[in-house]
Amino acid sequence: MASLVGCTSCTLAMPIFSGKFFEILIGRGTEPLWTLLSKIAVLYILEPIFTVIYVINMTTIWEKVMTSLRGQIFRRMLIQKVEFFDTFKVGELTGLLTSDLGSLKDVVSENISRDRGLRALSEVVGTICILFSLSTQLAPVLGLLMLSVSVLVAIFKRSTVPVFKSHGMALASIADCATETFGAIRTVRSFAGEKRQVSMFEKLVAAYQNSGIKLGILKSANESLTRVVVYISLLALYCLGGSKVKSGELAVGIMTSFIGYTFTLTFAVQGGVNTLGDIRGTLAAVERINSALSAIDIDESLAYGLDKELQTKEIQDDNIGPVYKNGEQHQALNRRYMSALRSANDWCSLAWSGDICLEDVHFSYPLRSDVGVLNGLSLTLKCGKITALVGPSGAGKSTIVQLLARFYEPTKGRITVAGEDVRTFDKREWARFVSLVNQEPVLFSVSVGENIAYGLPDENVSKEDIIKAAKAANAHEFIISLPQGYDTLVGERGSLLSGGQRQRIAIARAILKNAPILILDEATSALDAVSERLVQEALDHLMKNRTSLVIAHRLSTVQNAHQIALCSEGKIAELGTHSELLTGKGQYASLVDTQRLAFE
Ligand SMILES: Nc1ncnc2c1ncn2[C@@H]1O[C@H](COP(=O)(O)OP(=O)(O)OP(=O)(O)O)[C@@H](O)[C@H]1O
Repeated sequence: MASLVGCTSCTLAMPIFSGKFFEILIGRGTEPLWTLLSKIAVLYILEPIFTVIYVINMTTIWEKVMTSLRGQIFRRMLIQKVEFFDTFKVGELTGLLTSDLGSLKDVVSENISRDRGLRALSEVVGTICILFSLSTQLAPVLGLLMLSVSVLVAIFKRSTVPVFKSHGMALASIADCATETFGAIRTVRSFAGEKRQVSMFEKLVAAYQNSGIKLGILKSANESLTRVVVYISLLALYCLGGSKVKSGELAVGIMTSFIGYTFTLTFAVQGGVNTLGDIRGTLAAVERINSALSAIDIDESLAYGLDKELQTKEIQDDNIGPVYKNGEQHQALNRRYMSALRSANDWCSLAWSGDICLEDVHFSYPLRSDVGVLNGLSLTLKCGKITALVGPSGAGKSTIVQLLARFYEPTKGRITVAGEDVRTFDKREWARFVSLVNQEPVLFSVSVGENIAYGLPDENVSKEDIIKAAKAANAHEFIISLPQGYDTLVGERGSLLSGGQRQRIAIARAILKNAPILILDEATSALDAVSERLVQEALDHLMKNRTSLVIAHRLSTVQNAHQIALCSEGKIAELGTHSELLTGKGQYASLVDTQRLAFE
């Protein structure tokens, strides 16, 4: 603040000295030339010094605020309910965290940290005061100038917000298209979809270009109009001031200072107008971030678990202003949730010893709430045993997995562990006790070893434990044959490995996690015979003594399960062992027949 006052007052003092200097030069001044020269020299030294101090301080503060804000928004996105991620595209969310927050950072660092906006504002106020004290006759001319500029700013403000908004959206769409194209490059290649992607990208880039041009036109029109107003006011000033000097009503020095201040005011107003334009753009970005974050509710149990783990202090709403307007609500939810929770230790012993029961579960996806996917489904997963879930496509098998993993909660009915409703447990704790291995396991673009270590929340997993898990998953042999062994990078989503290798790493990760509940969703269906055998061996090892739910389309892979549940139209239609269900001659038996025929 001191440095802002310092550099503004130095700038404001400059025209006074220049005016006096001018008076001395033409022989009407009273101050000796050398004192005036030394004062001006001091000002020229002080001003840059103050500016440097100010910019360094403000930049540091703002960088810290931005780091915290970015982290808070990322965390806030992470704790949204799953449907949030069904609603928004990945590119859109990435755009919010990168380009939108980037524009917020730029505008503030340009206008506040680098002192353009704040200084313009303080100079406008300071200059106007000085102008009125110098000459009450000439100041009204400048009043006219200010009025015109204010009207222009108001018009500009209204006309640019939608353009700024669509410009930001267009940029987010470009990011989205690129993420989607490169993320699914194999699919694009396999459908020879390059041309389609290129034309889609070009359309988006053209839309971005159009909105950019529109924005540029609006900005430049505004700047030119402001200049016209400024020049007209200056002309009026020269005419009026000149006549007053001529008639002896005004000293030349005062007139010179007045002109000097008018220029200062002109630049300050121009800077202020630009700042306002930038701020409009930023507000559009903030609006986009806000509308994304307020679109879906946060997942309160997850939020509570994450907060507890990160040991963060309660979220300070003041820190992040309009972007995080639901902070208070979040805290209230957290408190409410906390009071209903059980301790993690209780839960751990229950999960290892009790059955998991789905009791009269009804469910509709939030984005399609009118379609009932599960309609009063009841099923018991016996502790330490394998339950296979089979049934026609669309019957609701994967939905059951999503409910067991607590990505969603049942709309009616409940899921219990040893009789306890799972909703009374912190979701982060629950996640530790459920291992999920599906058809396309996602690996992160780090090393093989780090991917396996992801199974444990602890950041310092020992190399021995990783190797032990890899051996149990039949993965050790192929890992050590990789160029850098466990340190080999797997590429984005594991693209540098084969499907079977990815699957075995995912199994090693699950083995390391050692969760009491295991869910395998079509875990071997995408593999060839050799990989399948290796993966199946690893899975058999993993399933031992765990409460396991196996979803499979190929019924031959689940006939040894302790029980088989046939899911149809959102309910369990048949339940029993393979031979019991065959004897029953129901839907399961006909499914088996159909598959047998297909192989004959
Ligand atoms: N995120 C979602 N939002 C809305 N509806 C969904 C969502 N995911 C699945 N559905 C719908 O829920 C129904 C059940 O889907 P689910 O994936 O559970 O079936 P499934 O038995 O696993 O099928 P498959 O064997 O083909 O994988 C389907 O009609 C599907 O369209």
